[in-house]
Amino acid sequence: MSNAGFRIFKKVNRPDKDLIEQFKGLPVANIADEMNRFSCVDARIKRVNSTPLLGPALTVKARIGDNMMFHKALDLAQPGDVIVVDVQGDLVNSLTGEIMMRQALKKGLAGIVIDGAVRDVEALQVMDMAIYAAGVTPKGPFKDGPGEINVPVSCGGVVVNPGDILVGDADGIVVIRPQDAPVIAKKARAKQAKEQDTFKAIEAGTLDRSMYSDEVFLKKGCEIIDDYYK
Ligand SMILES: O=C([O-])CC(=O)C(=O)O
Ligand SMILES: [Mg+2]
Repeated sequence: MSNAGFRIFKKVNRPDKDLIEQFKGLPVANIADEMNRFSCVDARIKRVNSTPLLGPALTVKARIGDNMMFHKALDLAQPGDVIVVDVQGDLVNSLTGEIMMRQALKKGLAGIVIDGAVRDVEALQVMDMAIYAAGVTPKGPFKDGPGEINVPVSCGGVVVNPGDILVGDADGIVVIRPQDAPVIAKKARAKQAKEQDTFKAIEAGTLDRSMYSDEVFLKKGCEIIDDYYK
């Protein structure tokens, strides 16, 4: 363990499948709200296709422009894993493309998240495996290393530890520590149900808007003027 920057930890402490499944179908926004609006990968990282993302992280810290460690991670990954690649947001070289992603799909991985670029994007767009990236460029990667596998990484401004649960939809991705997951899943499920009630109240015209009454604004010191802006 003395070669920081060029080392591979082969083992990942993956959470139980039952725990991961508790997040299935939950909107990422509802989950993030129940994490006090933290822990979301930033908006630079967008989905390449519409396959939902759900699974435990296998992490890669890649050298900029180099995907040797990412290739090794493909071999270490197990079905259902999400490979998270930290390449510090670099968009000069793509770190993956159709050949690698076909291998990931064949292995039954749940998805790939790259804080960096991809290529062969038309093939990735129709793949039945979640892929998220910060950009697209045809300029390919080198394969020399160094880098690390299964250490904490940074992805879209969020720390991702090996084994953390990633949930992604059209809005983006949220990262959950497994020890926090049971409570968050329960709260997010309740939040989702509450939003359904809100939608019904909107349709019925019965939604309570009293928290936006003039009185509330006046109490905050807001000036309310019954005239045109001149
Ligand atoms: O050359 C690479 O390693 C990336 C790539 O385009 C592919 O996997 O198809
Ligand atoms: Mg390619």
